[in-house]
Amino acid sequence: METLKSLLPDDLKLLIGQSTSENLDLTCSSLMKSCQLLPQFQRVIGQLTGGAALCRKSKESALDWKKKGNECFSEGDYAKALTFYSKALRYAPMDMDGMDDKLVGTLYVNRASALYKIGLFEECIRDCARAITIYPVYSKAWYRRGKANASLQRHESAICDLQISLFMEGSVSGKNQIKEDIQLLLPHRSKATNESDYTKKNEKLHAVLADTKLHCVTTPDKGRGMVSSNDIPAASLIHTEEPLAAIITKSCRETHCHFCFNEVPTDPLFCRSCTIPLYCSEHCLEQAVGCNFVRSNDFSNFQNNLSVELWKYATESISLYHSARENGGDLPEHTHECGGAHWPAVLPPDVVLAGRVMMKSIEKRKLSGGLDKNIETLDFSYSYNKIPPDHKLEMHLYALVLACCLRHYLPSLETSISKFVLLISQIKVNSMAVVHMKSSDEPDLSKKSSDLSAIGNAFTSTVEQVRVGQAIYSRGSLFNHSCKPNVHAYFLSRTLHLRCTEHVQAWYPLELSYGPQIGELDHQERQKMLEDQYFFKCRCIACSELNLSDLVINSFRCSKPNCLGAILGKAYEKLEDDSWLVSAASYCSKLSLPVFQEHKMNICEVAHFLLKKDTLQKIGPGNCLSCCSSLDLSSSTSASNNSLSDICRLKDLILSFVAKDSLISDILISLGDLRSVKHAYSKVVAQAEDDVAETFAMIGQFAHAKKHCQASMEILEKLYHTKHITVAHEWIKLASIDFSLGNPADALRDIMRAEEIFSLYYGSHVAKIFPYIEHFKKELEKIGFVAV
Ligand SMILES: C[S@@+](CC[C@H](N)C(=O)[O-])C[C@H]1O[C@@H](n2cnc3c(N)ncnc32)[C@H](O)[C@@H]1O
Repeated sequence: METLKSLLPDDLKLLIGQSTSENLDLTCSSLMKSCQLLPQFQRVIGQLTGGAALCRKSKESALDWKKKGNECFSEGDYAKALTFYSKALRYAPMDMDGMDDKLVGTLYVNRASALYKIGLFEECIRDCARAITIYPVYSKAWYRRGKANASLQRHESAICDLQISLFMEGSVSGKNQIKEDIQLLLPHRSKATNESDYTKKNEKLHAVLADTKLHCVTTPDKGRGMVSSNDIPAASLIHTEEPLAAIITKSCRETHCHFCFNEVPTDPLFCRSCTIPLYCSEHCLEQAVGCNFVRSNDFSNFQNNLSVELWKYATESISLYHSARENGGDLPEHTHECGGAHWPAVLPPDVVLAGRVMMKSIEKRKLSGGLDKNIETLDFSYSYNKIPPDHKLEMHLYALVLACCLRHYLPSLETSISKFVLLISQIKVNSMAVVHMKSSDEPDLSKKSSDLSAIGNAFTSTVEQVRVGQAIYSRGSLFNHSCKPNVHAYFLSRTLHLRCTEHVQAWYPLELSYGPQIGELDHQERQKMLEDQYFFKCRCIACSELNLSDLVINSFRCSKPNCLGAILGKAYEKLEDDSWLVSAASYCSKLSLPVFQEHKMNICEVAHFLLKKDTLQKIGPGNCLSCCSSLDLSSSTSASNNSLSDICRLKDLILSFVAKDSLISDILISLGDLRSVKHAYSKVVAQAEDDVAETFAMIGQFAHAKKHCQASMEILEKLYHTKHITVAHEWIKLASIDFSLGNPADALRDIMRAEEIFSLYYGSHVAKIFPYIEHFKKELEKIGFVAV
């Protein structure tokens, strides 16, 4: 893209940089004229639409991987064989008009055999069923499935599979082997229960939506926004939604399903036209790729050879897979991207999403019988005019590339390039990052403090946030941002869930956080982040007033003995507004600073006191908001930085070597140094306390760990609020420390506090998202401590 940009004439670049949403038609047609003359532009389009065939299937590669898989299988390296067979399946052409169904069927059966050897019987059964669906007369597929069913004690199914396999087997020795296997199973036949459950139904999570009447209203300063016409109790689920389009994050491409974003199992499925995306199930494959690969083959010839029951069983085996696909319902979102270079690898996510949204609109219009192929702009807000000039140029170029590529796929597409530009800008400000919670392995609490790695594990990472994708939601994108949100957004697979974290009165704005929040960043940092990423100046309730968290989060402490005043850093130099200083003073009084305690003044009096004393000029960066004494900001900043890096270094040393007493006393000295320059409620002190607590927990000094964990929690409760999710994570850490200290009653109280807070954010999904909590409670139950 940089090359293309550099080849454009400067006056055109200037024109595009200054464009507004009103004159896009002009800038787009000028760009088109320029680009059509550039061979480099034609090359990009060629690569994306198939000319270079970068991700095309290859029978030769498939056969190579199959050979490698076979070698590993015969050497007994089944795990490696499994990987190679998957690679072969990835490259194998699955063109149903060709002769490759036998190859694909064989690959599924080979992979099923490796899965069988590893003991993954369900996965083995799934692969056999795939082979049977593609190539129903394949004896080995029925045979392998029979063996896996037998291993799972599903004797009735196993016998049926083996009997069908017997009819299809050509060799005498093969037939004898199958007969022997059937004989062995017959005595177990009567015990068979719960048959033919090999097609697991998609697990539907019961997410009970609160009886909420959501409305989209016009707000005075944020465009449209969402409200409810009735009061909403805390923890209520108010909205769930499937995305209009979604795309997987680059780092998850090889590990997660490209449709639902869950981790792929050991038997992934692949796109039938290209070698890039992988899917976790037939359902996801169908949703993404859309075509049906079921073949009838000459299976019906066998009807006369099979008993009525067996024939019914065999046809049901296949029809179950038919219906799994037919019930998909949604429109395929990847099909148009196959053929050349993989679009998501070459184009930015916003652009790929724009293509998917566009194709979906076209498909929907076709299905509803619409004749007009010119797609209207979607109903999302956009901030095109506020976008920096360089971004506008990029958006133009990508819009042109996307339009040309889609026209290659759909020559009748008439949508103008300017609509593509607007769509990309809409996606930029309306799409959401899809984040999944990944739970680490459960720590074995039964080992108690003797197993420090387990406790350390509990302390550090019970859950980790993984950004798995980016998606756009029609209704979800109508929720505005607040730095103090009352709605929490989370995702199960790719389904958006919105839940109120507090009681919200009817018609009060329902707002979630787009990223920055009070307690995480100060007012200025939040404003900057939102302007850079979403091109708007935040006007949320939390940004319209100065609050305690914003004052102390990055502040220094007053050097005067006994003064608890906050001293703002250099970043605040720009703020010279009187009203800001008055509220700053008011917050100092909320901090119960000594000078105001003595005078017993209320907030207004504090402000007047400061004004009367003509101290306003002295209150600002570098001066204590309580007693006005000044501080050398440069030396305090470097002292704070030094202490922080010392704490980091010492923590690493203590954890990598045998913990030396001197190192432990050094880390405590550094923490003390940090506390002597930074305000007691500043974020870095909370982080440092947490680091020191973790260090002590890892070396088994749990009493010290507890003290520092509590110190960290005390600060976080001030910066956020007592029921914030960040505080819940601290309660989890405290629970594991209390457990290690031999205080199960305290541990139970801690874990219940954590659960209570998490429930506000995740409701009934807490157990699914934080399995650790259930596990912890069960461990406590075993020793007689039960949650009431
Ligand atoms: C995802 S949309 C939200 C719905 C939007 N208000 C609408 O009318 O479609 C994001 C846009 O809403 C506006 N917005 C959202 N939260 C805001 C806030 N806290 N302050 C100011 N504008 C906000 C900005 O224009 C932003 O680009």
